[in-house]
Amino acid sequence: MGYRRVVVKLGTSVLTSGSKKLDKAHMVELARQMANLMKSGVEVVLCTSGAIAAGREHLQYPILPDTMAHKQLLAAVGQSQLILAWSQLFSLYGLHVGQLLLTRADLQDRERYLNARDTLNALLDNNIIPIINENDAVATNEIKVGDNDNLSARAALLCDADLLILLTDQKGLFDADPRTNPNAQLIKQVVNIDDSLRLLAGGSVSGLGTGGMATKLEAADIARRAGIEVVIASGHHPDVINKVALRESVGTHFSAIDSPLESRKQWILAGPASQGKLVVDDGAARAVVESGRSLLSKGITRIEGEFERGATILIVNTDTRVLAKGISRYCAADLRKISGKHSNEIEDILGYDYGDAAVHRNDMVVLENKEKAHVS
Ligand SMILES: Nc1ncnc2c1ncn2[C@@H]1O[C@H](COP(=O)(O)OP(=O)(O)O)[C@@H](O)[C@H]1O
Ligand SMILES: N[C@@H](CCC(=O)OP(=O)(O)O)C(=O)O
Repeated sequence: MGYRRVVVKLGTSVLTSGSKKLDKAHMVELARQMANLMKSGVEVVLCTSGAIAAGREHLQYPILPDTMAHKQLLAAVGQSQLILAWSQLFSLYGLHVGQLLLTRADLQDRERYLNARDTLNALLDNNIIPIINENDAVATNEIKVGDNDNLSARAALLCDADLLILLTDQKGLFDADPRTNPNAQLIKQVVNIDDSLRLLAGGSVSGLGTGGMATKLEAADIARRAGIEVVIASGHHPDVINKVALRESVGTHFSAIDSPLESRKQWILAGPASQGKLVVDDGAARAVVESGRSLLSKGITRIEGEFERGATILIVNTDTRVLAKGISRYCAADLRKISGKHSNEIEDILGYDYGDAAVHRNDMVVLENKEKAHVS
């Protein structure tokens, strides 16, 4: 069956073709491919990087202090150039574009998340290509998603896409960074993402991109848990977008998991940043990961961070391995009072009781995989 809605993420490495300026000749080719896909009835959302590179180019490579404010200056100048370029290029194919600049805060709050979703749907319903980037000009480190791989995965969840294509300067995910290891082999198919796979994915060394393969794997993991297939491929492979959409074997394909998360759990996974950690003992770890149970106060051994009731937290085991992400029913201060205690003692200790679970299984996404990795 064909794909219905596709998010295409273009890294700086693709948009500049490894140079210091936007490669407009290549951008027009990518716009052609996306327009072609739209014409064939597949809806396309573009997540574009390149604002900072475009800002540098437009200001003719100024020597600026390496501060947040100056990066934001470059992004502010560059984003307008970038969207202007995309708008002109898509207009060659008779298509309009609409710009969405997002920060983590827009995804964190469920209402704002749903508003952004409505805008995306409205644009697509009207045959307008949504173009997404992080709102770098106003986002500080604390409120940033931080890289467009993760942002594109969140966009894919937001618009209920069925395919996420991450285009970069390599043919896909290799078993080592091909820049430093000439014998590195392309991994064509991934059915599970685990620590052994994460070890293969390095950062960005080109000085152009943010995050390298490590953030692409994070993005792939988020998307596939929501039932979205992911392909990492080269943005310079001929007709790559259409080939991937036609399920031709290009790059690295990540299967979606069979039983995707329901919408609220997708939001827990992709929206809010975690504000603290609950360290749990082995019994609780098994209950959460293997049996899909709620986390009870009894199994919590330590609470890290200060947070309110309703905050998003990570559940980690004693080796600090992340097991799950969820919403805490109690604030950090009260959790410290009831950790290690039986549920039936909670009311006596706190004088109130929000139920047995510190994190209810309905408010939790288990991240630790039970299956073994399988790559081929
Ligand atoms: N296992 C790997 N396979 C392929 N590329 C890798 C791997 N580990 C690290 N990389 C690096 O990831 C880079 C691509 O990511 P990045 O520089 O962030 O580009 P983009 O701008 O496309 O996001 C490659 O140029 C490569 O050096
Ligand atoms: N938002 C930034 C890009 C951040 C980013 O993740 O870059 P990349 O790794 O090239 O996809 C920009 O527009 O310059």
